[in-house]
Amino acid sequence: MTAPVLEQGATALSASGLRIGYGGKTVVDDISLTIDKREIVCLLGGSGCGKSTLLRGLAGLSPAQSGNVSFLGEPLLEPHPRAALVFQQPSLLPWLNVEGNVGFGLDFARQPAIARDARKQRVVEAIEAVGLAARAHAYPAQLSGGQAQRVALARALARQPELLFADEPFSALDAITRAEMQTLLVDLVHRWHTAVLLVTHDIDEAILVADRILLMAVQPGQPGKIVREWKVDLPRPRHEYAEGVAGLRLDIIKALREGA
Ligand SMILES: Nc1ncnc2c1ncn2[C@@H]1O[C@H](COP(=O)(O)OP(=O)(O)OP(=O)(O)O)[C@@H](O)[C@H]1O
Repeated sequence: MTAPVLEQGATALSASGLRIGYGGKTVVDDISLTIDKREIVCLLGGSGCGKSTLLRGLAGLSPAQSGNVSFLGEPLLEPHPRAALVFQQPSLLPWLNVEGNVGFGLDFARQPAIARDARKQRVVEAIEAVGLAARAHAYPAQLSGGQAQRVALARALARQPELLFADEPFSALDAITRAEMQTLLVDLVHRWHTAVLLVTHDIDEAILVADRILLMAVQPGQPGKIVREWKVDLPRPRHEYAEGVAGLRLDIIKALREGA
């Protein structure tokens, strides 16, 4: 594994005065935030408040109407090779097996050049890390939904990203698989020294995974905004009935009801 670019505590991503929308319409506004290296930040909010729009803007997939995003100290205007994305749908290529899908993307022109042996090693390491070594030669049609999402996670991690953008990656999975994947995600990003921006509308997911929770809300006719923030200092591994979880859940529900 190559050494991470930043020291712990350094800022991986920052945004200030960000406004993003489609056509003439503004969907999110007045967004200023930072994500530290190795930090897991959850963007939590109800349906339609603009979470995915904000994630896309922060990842360089949607242009900002105003404001700016900085990644690894440089202005971000397009997707960065040291950032990776995972979505709700794993979007695997059906004609490639697990190894092929995990390696896919390492050879893109904008990716750092990588020697053949190192490439092979990264793919093998990432597949082992998500627990799929025995299925390395299986094709997507032969995988369960949870296994397919593990492949998508391995594909992202093989790029050794400084920051992983994850847009509701587990929301299509059953509750048991989702819980397994939440634990796996935290374990992997801690081992890979990767920061995460996780979009979710699941309060418990945010509490179980996050170092920090940013709550988004939208008022009728207004763009979505970040309205509250919680630093989550609960010990890990976390579970639903751990001390402090119920209190934080209630606090978040109250803030959601009040719109702030
Ligand atoms: N490509 C697009 N073109 C025009 N409007 C869009 C586009 N994508 C999203 N929107 C609008 O932006 C608003 C916010 O959508 P967005 O998907 O960002 O919200 P969200 O909080 O992620 O919702 P959900 O949790 O349901 O996925 C919605 O009103 C949506 O209709």
